[in-house]
Amino acid sequence: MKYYAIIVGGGSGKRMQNPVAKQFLLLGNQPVLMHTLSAFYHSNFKPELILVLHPDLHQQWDDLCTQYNFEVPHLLVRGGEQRFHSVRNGLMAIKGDGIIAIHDAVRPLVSQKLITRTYEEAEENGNAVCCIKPSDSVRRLKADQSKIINRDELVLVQTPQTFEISQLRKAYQQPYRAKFTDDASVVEKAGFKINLIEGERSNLKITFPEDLELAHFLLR
Ligand SMILES: Nc1ccn([C@@H]2O[C@H](COP(=O)(O)OP(=O)(O)OP(=O)(O)O)[C@@H](O)[C@H]2O)c(=O)n1
Ligand SMILES: C[C@](O)(CO)[C@H](O)COP(=O)(O)O
Repeated sequence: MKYYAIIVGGGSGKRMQNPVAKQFLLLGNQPVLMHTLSAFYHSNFKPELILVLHPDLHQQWDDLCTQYNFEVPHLLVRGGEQRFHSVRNGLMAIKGDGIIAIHDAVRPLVSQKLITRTYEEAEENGNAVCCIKPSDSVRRLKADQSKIINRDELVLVQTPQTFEISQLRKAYQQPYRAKFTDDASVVEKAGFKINLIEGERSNLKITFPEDLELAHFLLR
């Protein structure tokens, strides 16, 4: 079996409000994205790595790789308008069959254990999507009111989201919809059942400035 990982870093990181792309910000001794790529590179499954970045960032990435002597092999692909288009561009770079993990560039703290489990589960069940239970109470907003929701019926979805390539190829032939905020939503719409597995609270997505501070703390 052949294994792949598409690391999506094609976003612009508006919520981070930093002139430096958030995937390039320093976390410990190297940029966030180098932690993410290294995590997959060191996995037992030895996936082939495809990195998706906005074309405006390709030169800066090459420069960073030189500056940090970063030698993890990867294929660099152009990002698209939405995350959906970035994943689709990454997918188009893969020709054969196998299992693909799709992972946000800005989730650098993903553990080896979780990466292993998503590949194993996807190989057994067709796909594996990580999630955690909410620990806060949750309310639905409607006009000027809000109503409590039963949080036992909710999960918070993370990446990696890992699939047999055939599922992903079929799913990503669909036209883009605004509600396709992750890969599970695209694959589900194509008619496949989503297999949830337990994610990790430390597998945070660096979205706001506070997330990077927390990641620094968790890295120690
Ligand atoms: N056109 C896009 C948009 C997002 N992503 C990637 O999808 C992941 C999750 O997205 P998010 O955290 O929202 O990143 P941004 O879109 O960069 O952030 P923001 O929404 O704050 O602009 C990130 O690794 C991001 O780079 C991508 O590959 N291509
Ligand atoms: C893919 C994702 O990280 C799963 O939680 C999430 O949907 C990305 O959302 P964003 O709005 O692009 O950050």
